[in-house]
Amino acid sequence: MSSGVHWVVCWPKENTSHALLSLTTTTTTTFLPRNGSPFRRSKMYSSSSFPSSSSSKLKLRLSTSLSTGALAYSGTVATPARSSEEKVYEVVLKQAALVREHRNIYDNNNNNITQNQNDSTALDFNPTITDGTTNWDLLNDAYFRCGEVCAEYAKTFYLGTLLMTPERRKAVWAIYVWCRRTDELVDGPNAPHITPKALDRWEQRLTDLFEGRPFDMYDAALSHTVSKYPVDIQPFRDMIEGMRLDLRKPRYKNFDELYLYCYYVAGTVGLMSVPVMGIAPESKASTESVYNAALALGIANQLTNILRDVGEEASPMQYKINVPISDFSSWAGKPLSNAASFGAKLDINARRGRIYLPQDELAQAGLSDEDIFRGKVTDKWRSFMKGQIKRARMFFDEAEKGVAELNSASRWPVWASLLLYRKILDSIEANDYDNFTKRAYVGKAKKFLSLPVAYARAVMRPSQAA
Ligand SMILES: CC(C)=CCC/C(C)=C/CC/C(C)=C/CC/C(C)=C/COP(=O)(O)OP(=O)(O)O
Repeated sequence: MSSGVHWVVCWPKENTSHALLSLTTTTTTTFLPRNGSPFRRSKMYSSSSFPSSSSSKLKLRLSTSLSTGALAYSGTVATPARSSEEKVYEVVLKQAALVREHRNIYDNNNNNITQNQNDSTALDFNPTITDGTTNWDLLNDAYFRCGEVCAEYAKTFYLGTLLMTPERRKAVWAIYVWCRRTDELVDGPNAPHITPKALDRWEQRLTDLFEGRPFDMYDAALSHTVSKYPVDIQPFRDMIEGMRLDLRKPRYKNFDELYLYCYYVAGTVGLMSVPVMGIAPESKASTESVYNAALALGIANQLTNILRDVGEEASPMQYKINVPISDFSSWAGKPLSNAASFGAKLDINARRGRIYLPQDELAQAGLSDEDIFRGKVTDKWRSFMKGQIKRARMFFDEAEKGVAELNSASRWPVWASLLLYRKILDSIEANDYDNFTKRAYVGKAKKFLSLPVAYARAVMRPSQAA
């Protein structure tokens, strides 16, 4: 990693005398519980069907064993001491509590918070200039660059962000860029050189930016975002943990292990996004149920990704990446001059040989790693894939329940991306489950057609029942 000078930025959380940017919010610090109760029960998960205990029906349902149709954690199967779902659910509760506190501030101190019915998340943000110069330009430039990267790497996603309010859009870009850079560490051209130590350094940088000491302009944008929205560091740390896992773990014994991996690399994105996307002020759903839906969307997307890329991940093959050829530091350490720098395409010989599918389920289906390396679509494979697709769809179903609870301006892009990603599963089916030699994708026409469908769903109001 390159050595360099940190951007010295002072956010409300941090106070340094040599601040380049000094910003304050008008937030008060009183945290009052809503209705004196730690959780509001949602319509989606009533207290009887969604106990706070980690062995909820929701979890049991999502853990449905594919081969037998029986629940994975039924009485006849030994229950692991603490399943991945339980561990992840603790994070969900923690994140939900943070946002709930934030909503309470909004509710209880609305004299000090932006009076914007469409925005129950963002705090009013009035910069106090302490060094005699405005630093908005620098910050705006940082956000603008994040937007460029986003547009370059994830065009559809970028278009979706244009439907959001300008403030939220910028925050989403900043989060996206950090996730992308993190992913590049283990998936980019420098992946062979990335050691656990490098990931430790990346995590230190993360801590620094959360404490108002960003290293470069992309970090500065995120540093600003996390000072403005109730975004917690934990999902970011967990994503880095996912990269550590990717470095050392080529196989997943069972779905429990895979679930944890999916949480690390994608469920975390859902948790990072909710505070920025915002929960509709009129929503009566519990904050944790919205977080659960966001987590489910990340998991669903990742499972879909895994199913789409089975052949690609398993075989050592040529694949295209969109990163600069220069060393890691030029991407993860320093700002690049323009978005074109990210567009350089190169083919490299990937070291892959990865199989993310649960080994026990493969064995139950009479399949082995060799079958995957051989890449032949057999009836056994089709039947195995049907089960995997079914599970991914269950996570999409779970996610769908939460979208209506999001802030109105965020619903359309989330619906659009959900519907589009979900269609990849249809495409795998249309390819007769050949995900060894064919890449499932959603064509432009279908993409275009899903936009009005997404819009129609987005205008649905959040749940009103208490
Ligand atoms: C549902 C509710 C309440 C909120 C939405 C919360 C959000 C935005 C969740 C989305 C989480 C997400 C986008 C996770 C990333 C998942 C993923 C597998 C992305 C794939 O990234 P690439 O590898 O770039 O994909 P492609 O290869 O398809 O381009």
